[in-house]
Amino acid sequence: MAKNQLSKNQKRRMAAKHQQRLETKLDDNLANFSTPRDGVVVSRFGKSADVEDNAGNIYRCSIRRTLPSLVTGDKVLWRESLESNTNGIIEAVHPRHSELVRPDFYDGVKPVAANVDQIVIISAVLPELSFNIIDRYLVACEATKITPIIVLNKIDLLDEQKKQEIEQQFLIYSKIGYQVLYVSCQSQQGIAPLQQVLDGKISILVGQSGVGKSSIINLLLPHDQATLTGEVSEISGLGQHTTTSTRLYHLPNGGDIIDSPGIREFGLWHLEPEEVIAGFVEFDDYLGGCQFRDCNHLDTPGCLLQKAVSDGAIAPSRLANYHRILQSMREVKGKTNKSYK
Ligand SMILES: Nc1nc2c(ncn2[C@@H]2O[C@H](COP(=O)(O)OP(=O)(O)OP(=O)(O)O)[C@@H](O)[C@H]2O)c(=O)[nH]1
Ligand SMILES: [Zn+2]
Repeated sequence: MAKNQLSKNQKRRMAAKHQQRLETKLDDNLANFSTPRDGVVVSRFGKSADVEDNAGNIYRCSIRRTLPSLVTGDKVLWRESLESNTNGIIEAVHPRHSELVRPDFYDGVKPVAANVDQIVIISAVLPELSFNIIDRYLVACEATKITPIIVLNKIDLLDEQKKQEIEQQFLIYSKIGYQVLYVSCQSQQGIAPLQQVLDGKISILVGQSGVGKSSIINLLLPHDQATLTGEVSEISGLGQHTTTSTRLYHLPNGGDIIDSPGIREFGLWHLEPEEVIAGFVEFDDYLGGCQFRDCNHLDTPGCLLQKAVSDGAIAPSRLANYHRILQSMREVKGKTNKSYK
């Protein structure tokens, strides 16, 4: 065991030394690089990243050892190689205003995208409309403090009566302050208002498999970008496939979409119970007011949340989904039935 550990450390030291040698070489050769300028990481591939400059040119850049967690969306200072006009080196990263993470088996959480302004939660009646899943996404969004936008796709599949019924259900969300949009990739209904919401912002689309994320992205992006993606991932030669890498695309009217297959169905198991309840924004007014401090908001007497449900101030489905999410987290973590505030 100890022997193993030692050899692991040795390996790590050797790798670090190797990187240091490379960087020293780089420093010696800085004459071969331009002065630093601003850029955005549009994609990250292992030890290198694609950086876009202000003119829209893309450079494959190596990354300084001091910047290990660089991700798509990071704003960086980089130098262009004067020997090849498609390469460069990233020198520094600007502070992030937001960070999207996904649970990682080894590190707890791992950043996948930076500087995202809004998370677009896509749902659809086909394969299945689930408000529990929407609530799970909302909890994850609230934990990142990135604004969620709720989108119901495939409204072409609804007749007038069904549409009204569903709009009624979605009122729960507009009442508590979320923006809800109805769209169809098939009929293109609602696509223009969606575009307006995305204009000038950096957005990321999440949702279950089959709800239409790729269809929406394809509708929103100019055609040349979709083809460009294929080319870039092919020439990278790093075994990266477009469907597994996180990539930033430009919208025609300004703003970007980050497509991240790794985050499309992001999980919650890295969150604490306190973060789950904080993800139900309309509960906030009542928290701390229950008769018992350790109220489980389920069957404890004098519960303000349950009272709010019976008074019609909180939707019953939201309190039920809160409990379902906690329950599923307990199952995943194998936790015992401790009381959650
Ligand atoms: N009727 C109808 N079908 C749609 C609409 N949008 C997408 N679809 C269909 O739904 C299916 C799934 O769409 P995708 O865009 O691949 O869904 P996705 O969310 O990207 O799925 P994953 O890649 O598995 O995550 C495809 O057969 C689409 O043609 C829509 O507005 N109306
Ligand atoms: Zn309570």
